Amino acid sequence: MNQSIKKSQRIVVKIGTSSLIYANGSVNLASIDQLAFSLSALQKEGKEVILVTSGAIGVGLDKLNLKKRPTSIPEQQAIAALGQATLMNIYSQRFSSYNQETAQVLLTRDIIDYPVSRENVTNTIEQLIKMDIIPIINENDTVSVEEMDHQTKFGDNDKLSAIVAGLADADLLIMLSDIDGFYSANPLENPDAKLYRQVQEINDDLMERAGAAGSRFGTGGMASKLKAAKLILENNQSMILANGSDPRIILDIVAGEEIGTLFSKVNEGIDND
Ligand SMILES: Nc1ncnc2c1ncn2[C@@H]1O[C@H](COP(=O)(O)OP(=O)(O)O)[C@@H](O)[C@H]1O
Ligand SMILES: N[C@@H](CCC(=O)OP(=O)(O)O)C(=O)O
Repeated sequence: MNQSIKKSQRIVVKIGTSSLIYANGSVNLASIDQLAFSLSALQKEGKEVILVTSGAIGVGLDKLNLKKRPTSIPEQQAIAALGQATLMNIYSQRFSSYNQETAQVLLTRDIIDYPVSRENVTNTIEQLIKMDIIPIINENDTVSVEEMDHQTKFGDNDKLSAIVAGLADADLLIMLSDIDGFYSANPLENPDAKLYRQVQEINDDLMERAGAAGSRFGTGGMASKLKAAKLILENNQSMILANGSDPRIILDIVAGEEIGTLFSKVNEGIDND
């Protein structure tokens, strides 16, 4: 039982495209419903919840019946703009069925570079939390193209979620992916890979163990999750990387069950063997 995780009051949850879209390209409505149920339940319990979601492009592709991302940035942006509206519509409906209000917050990397922008975002998020509304955050893909430009690999949603956890001073970032946690090697290529239960420091050896994305929808792969974890550790915060195939896992994590990989400087006495 992880007592310090159990005490987390403010929780950021990041859900990746691979948990929101089936391998066949359709939107995974069951997953979105389970996510809405879990986050609404936590909010009703008195926790403060922020959701960072990917999936705008995935949902847009599904709407247009396209099987893969177009290569041009304007096409990707148009698909993200289409998909983001539909994604929010689905979230809004599912959360409403649990009597939970949500709000859309779209961010650009201005929040890193400009303190005034950062403060505006913080004020909005704090106010939404005070009003018992769950902020649902994504990158503003119309304005910022970095995350879709695979050359630079800057600004993906893993990093965004760590930045949001920092600016909201969250106690915990729960990062949901299509894998049970961080392994000694990519399990898709190495069946003998071992799951790390706790990581206290991100070093070069660990970075080398992080490979590319597993699904055709994911963008950052494990390396971008480790970079996000690095940011979290630098801020003395905690992150849990876990499998989002059933987002109700969030409730077990917050109940203190030892699930996935915990990134925390504090030695929680979790055995890696
Ligand atoms: N060392 C590793 N441990 C776990 N997964 C890894 C590792 N190296 C590469 N991966 C791959 O990273 C994938 C998760 O990243 P990604 O596809 O970008 O997910 P998401 O869409 O959730 O952001 C896993 O499915 C796995 O195939
Ligand atoms: N802003 C983009 C995020 C892109 C993406 O695929 O991210 P992720 O699934 O977290 O690797 C979107 O909503 O489609």
